[in-house]
Amino acid sequence: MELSSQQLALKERARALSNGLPRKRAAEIDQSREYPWDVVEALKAERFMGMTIPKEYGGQGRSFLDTVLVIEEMARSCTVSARIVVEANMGAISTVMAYGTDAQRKRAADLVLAGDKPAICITEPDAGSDASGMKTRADKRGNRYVLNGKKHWITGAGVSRLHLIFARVFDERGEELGTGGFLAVRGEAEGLRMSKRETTMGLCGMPEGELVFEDLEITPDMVLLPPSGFKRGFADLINAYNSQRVGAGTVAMGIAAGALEHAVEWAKAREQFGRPIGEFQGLQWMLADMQTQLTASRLMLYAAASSRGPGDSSFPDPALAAQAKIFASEAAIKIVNDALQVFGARGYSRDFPLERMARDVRMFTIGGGTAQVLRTLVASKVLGWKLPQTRDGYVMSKAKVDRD
Ligand SMILES: CC(C)(COP(=O)(O)OP(=O)(O)OC[C@H]1O[C@@H](n2cnc3c(N)ncnc32)[C@H](O)[C@@H]1OP(=O)(O)O)[C@@H](O)C(=O)NCCC(=O)NCCSC(=O)CCS(=O)O
Ligand SMILES: Cc1cc2nc3c(=O)[nH]c(=O)nc-3n(C[C@H](O)[C@H](O)[C@H](O)COP(=O)(O)OP(=O)(O)OC[C@H]3O[C@@H](n4cnc5c(N)ncnc54)[C@H](O)[C@@H]3O)c2cc1C
Repeated sequence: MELSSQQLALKERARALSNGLPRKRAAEIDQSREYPWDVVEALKAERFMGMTIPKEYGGQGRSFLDTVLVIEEMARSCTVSARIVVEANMGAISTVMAYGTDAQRKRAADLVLAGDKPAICITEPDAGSDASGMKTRADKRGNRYVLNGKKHWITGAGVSRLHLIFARVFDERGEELGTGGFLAVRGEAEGLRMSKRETTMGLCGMPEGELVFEDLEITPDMVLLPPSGFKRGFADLINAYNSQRVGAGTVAMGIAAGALEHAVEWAKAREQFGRPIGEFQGLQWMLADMQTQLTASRLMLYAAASSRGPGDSSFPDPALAAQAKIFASEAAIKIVNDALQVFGARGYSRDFPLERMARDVRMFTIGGGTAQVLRTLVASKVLGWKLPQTRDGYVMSKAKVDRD
């Protein structure tokens, strides 16, 4: 895919930043497990926070493809920095820009442009892949909603200010209306509490946490009404989430691009048997496979970022987003692992970046919809069938037989 001269310039600017502070700080961020506020300032200064926000709200009205170009460059050096760019341009903020009222857009834009990376709160302890089985409820009381429930593995818990919370909606008689999005700002909303920081394998400077909602009151101005109403609210909200799936796939691809660069450099510099190890065909073919997988991932992600779903969707096509994320996340795990192999024992050392990259890249077949669940979405499209996963399987059927 041809990039315009403006896009090439944007990529160049992102690369220059990525090679500076994020590259210098990546290992420290990993070791300290502290959110990198200095990197946020640098991203803000380059206007990479809130790029997709329309101009009338102070943003640049940039496309998801533009965002992907910046994410890839950041991820080459520092995965946490790249994930900040994802969430400051896709996910929750793009949902508010598409579905929010004028006042909600202004509020969200002001927060992100000031350096906030919003949090998207979908997953619960008993509702991961089965996200529509969530239990968090929003009960209508007069003109307000009262939220009670728990989410976990929320990226940015404790540092994000703006939260987009998915919850089941009930009217005053306790009748279920569907699913809604509810906005809450940490520091202003009483009843929003972080109860635990998750212990994580990688991406250590980005807190993942458990959030508890205890009678969290949402005023009418903070209710994000999905365009088709609460009844089809889940479908609208998860449709908006397709943007972040492309973003997550791009972080994985960017890590792989960075790892391959390190591997190529090392293959030329390291000598064994009196010559650079890059002269051995065993490694040459590995490098060729790594590059091939990387190119395919990049093309799929660019295509998904440029696509639009059915109807007047302003979000990437669900099946293209899913395919790109499946392919890029699985390829990236392999590419990074092979890059680590090229480094020999040094690849396994904490003094070199490959070990950190191998831990960081692992999440992307899990977060944002697992590679298995996304395959079901793709299969549904291929077959032209709905493929409901909530049905009596072997375990439940057997329990029924045993009971009867
Ligand atoms: C969607 C699922 C939760 C499965 O749900 P169900 O089996 O209960 O329902 P479905 O019938 O499949 O879907 C309901 C409804 O939504 C529409 N839908 C589903 N997926 C999409 C999509 N991607 N884009 C657009 N529309 C979608 C579907 O067509 C149905 O509509 P109709 O009723 O037919 O009109 C499950 O498949 C799923 O996606 N699970 C993963 C949950 C997930 O991705 N969580 C992410 C949490 S945030 C995160 O992890 C951040 C990490 S990051 O890296 O930043
Ligand atoms: C680093 C990280 C960041 C995250 N950030 C966020 C965030 O910001 N906000 C948020 O809401 N969530 C977030 N998540 C949660 C993430 O979305 C969930 O972990 C993911 O959706 C899977 O849910 P689960 O972990 O409960 O796994 P489960 O759903 O319990 O799945 C366990 C295993 O079963 C498989 N499986 C489940 N159902 C099926 C099926 N129908 N067919 C085939 N296989 C199936 C899965 O693929 C997986 O291998 C994050 C997760 C991680 C790791």
